Amino acid sequence: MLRSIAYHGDHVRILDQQRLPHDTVYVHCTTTAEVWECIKALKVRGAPAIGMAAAFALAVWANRASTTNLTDFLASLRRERDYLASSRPTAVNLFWALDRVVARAATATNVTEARQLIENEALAIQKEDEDVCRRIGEHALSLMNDGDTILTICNAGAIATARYGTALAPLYLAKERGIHLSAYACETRPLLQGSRLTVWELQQAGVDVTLISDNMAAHTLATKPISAVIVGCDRVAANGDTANKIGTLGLAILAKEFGVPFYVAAPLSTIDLETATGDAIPIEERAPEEITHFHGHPVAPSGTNVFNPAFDVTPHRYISAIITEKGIVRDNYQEALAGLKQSEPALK
Ligand SMILES: CSC[C@H]1O[C@H](OP(=O)(O)O)[C@H](O)[C@@H]1O
Repeated sequence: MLRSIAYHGDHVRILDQQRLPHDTVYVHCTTTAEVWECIKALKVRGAPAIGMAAAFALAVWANRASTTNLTDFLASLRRERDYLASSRPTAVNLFWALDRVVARAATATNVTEARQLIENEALAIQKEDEDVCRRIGEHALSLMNDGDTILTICNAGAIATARYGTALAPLYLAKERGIHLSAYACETRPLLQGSRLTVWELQQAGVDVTLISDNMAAHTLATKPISAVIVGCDRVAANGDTANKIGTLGLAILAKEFGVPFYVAAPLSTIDLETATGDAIPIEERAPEEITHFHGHPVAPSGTNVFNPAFDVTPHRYISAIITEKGIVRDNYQEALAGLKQSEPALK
C-alpha cells in the first residue's frame, strides 16, 4: 500500500496523484506555497490527506522559521494557516487539521517548544488517521457478506488517507481475511479519480474491480448484483447531509430507487457540527478547462459556458448509514453524530 504523504522535517514528500496510475512521482515540498499548490492542483487530494499535508506544511514551516519571539512566531503561524486554508473550501479536514496544530502550538512557552508541539501534532493526526480508517473498515465490513459487490465513486482509498482509506477500507480488510468482495468503480468525471486511482489501488491490492463511466451507474444498478453503494465524504453537516464528489447525489437517488443501501464512510474529523445542514457547505467550483479540455485537448467549442462544481450534497434522507470509526449511525443523525463527536478524542 503506497503512502501518499511522508514528513521529513525539512520537507514533505507528496505522491503526485495527478500522475497516477502510470507514473509514481513524488513532489518534495519545502514551503507552504508548494504544499498549497499540491492541494489546489489535486496532487494530494482526499479529505484526510489534504488535512495531513497542510499540518505537515506547518511543521516544515515551523522548522524553517528563524524568529525566536513566540508572539511573532504564533502570528506568522496563523498567517500560514490561513493561507493553506485557502487552497480548497469543501473538505473540512483541512481546517480541522490546521486548527488542531495551531491550537497545540498556542500552548507553548517558547518557540523551540512550539516547533516540537507542531511536529508532534501533525504526526499524531497522521497516526490517528490510519487507526480511524482501519476501524471504519471493520465497521463497514460488518455490513457486507462474502461474495458482495459494491459500487463506489471517486477515490476514498489508501492514498486519500494515511492508510486503508475510508470507503475502500472494507475491501482491503476483506482481502486480508480471504473474504471475497468485488467493486464497480465510477470513472468520476472530470478528473477521473475513479479510473486513475480507485481502479489502480484495488488492482494493486488484488481486489476484483470493474470500471464504468459515470453515466453507466443506473444501468449497472439495474442489471448487476450490487449489494451496496459506499462512498467517502468531504464534509458531513450536523444533520447528516453529506458533501462528496460530484455525482454522489445521483448515485444516492439511484440506490434508493433500486433498493440498495447507500453508505457514507466518514471519519469523525469529516463531521462538521458547526455546519447545520448541507445547504451551508461551501461547494468548490473548479476551472472550466477541467471539462472543456481532455489531456490538454479541447473537447468543447471555445468560449463554452461551464459549470464545474467539484462536489454535490446528498441529503441525509438518502443515506442508509454513516460509518464512523466509533460505530455505525443509521438514523437520527443530528443527535447521534453530536454524541459521537462529543466523545472525541478517543484514539490517543
Ligand atoms: C477519503 S475522502 C475522499 C474524498 O475526496 C474526494 O475529493 P477530491 O478528489 O476532490 O479531493 C472525494 O470527494 C472523496 O470521497
